[in-house]
Amino acid sequence: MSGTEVLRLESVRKTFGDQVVLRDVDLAVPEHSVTALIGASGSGKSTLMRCVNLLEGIDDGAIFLDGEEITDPRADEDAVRRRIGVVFQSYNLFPHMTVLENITLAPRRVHRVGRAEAEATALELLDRLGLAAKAKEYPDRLSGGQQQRVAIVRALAAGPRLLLLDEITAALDPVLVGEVLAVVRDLKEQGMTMVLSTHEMGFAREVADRVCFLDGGVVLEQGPPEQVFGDPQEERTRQFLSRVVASGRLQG
Ligand SMILES: Nc1ncnc2c1ncn2[C@@H]1O[C@H](COP(=O)(O)OP(=O)(O)OP(=O)(O)O)[C@@H](O)[C@H]1O
Repeated sequence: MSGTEVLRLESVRKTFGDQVVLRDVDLAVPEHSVTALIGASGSGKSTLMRCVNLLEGIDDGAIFLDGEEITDPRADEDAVRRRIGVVFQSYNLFPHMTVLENITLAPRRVHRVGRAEAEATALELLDRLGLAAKAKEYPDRLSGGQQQRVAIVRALAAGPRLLLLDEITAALDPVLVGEVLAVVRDLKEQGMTMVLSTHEMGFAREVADRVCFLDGGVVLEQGPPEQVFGDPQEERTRQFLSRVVASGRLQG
């Protein structure tokens, strides 16, 4: 891991009406690292990622990408979004477009990349993720795992600096989860900087360099996985992890 920091959150506060959803959140994400956000449903994991991608505005604090404040009202939102790839639980592929058209849509329409270049990039990424043969298929001909991998390719197509993965295996059959997780492992090996949220603790433990436990919008505990999972310092973390063990999701 190098010393360069890709993402930094400083005292981020986010409210929806009267509800404080993120409270004084500080987070630093070094280049080439993987940060896993864990925590109960409603603890604020998705909201944190939506704030980073500027899908939600924050009420207080600041978010920096490569040292530049992206929550500054003068920041160029389109340029910021191009540097941040996002994959959600639902793949959101357009059913009337082929895999290749889905992937090249944003590069061509939003980022004004020429068709040949956009397609060449998409095909190279599809090949890397073992999906080259699917380029001309429509999404409904693909399994859920394959569709999610296409969504990952789409997020990579603009050459992002940071990848946000919001519960990307949650909608998948357990047998398909493995192929998506394998892609994340490969991306990690290639040095992609990632922030992911997951309920699969086994996966977080395996892939993350840093685990961040959110509790009611507060980062209650963060550290290397062996520490957070093996020797949690906070009672609330221990309680959460024992509930996860009881539900059988610790092994991922
Ligand atoms: N657009 C919104 N308007 C109002 N409240 C919202 C909105 N989005 C999220 N919330 C609330 O913010 C809180 C945090 O939600 P969030 O989706 O970030 O949690 P999460 O940790 O990602 O949960 P899960 O693990 O179920 O995905 C919840 O109480 C949720 O109801």
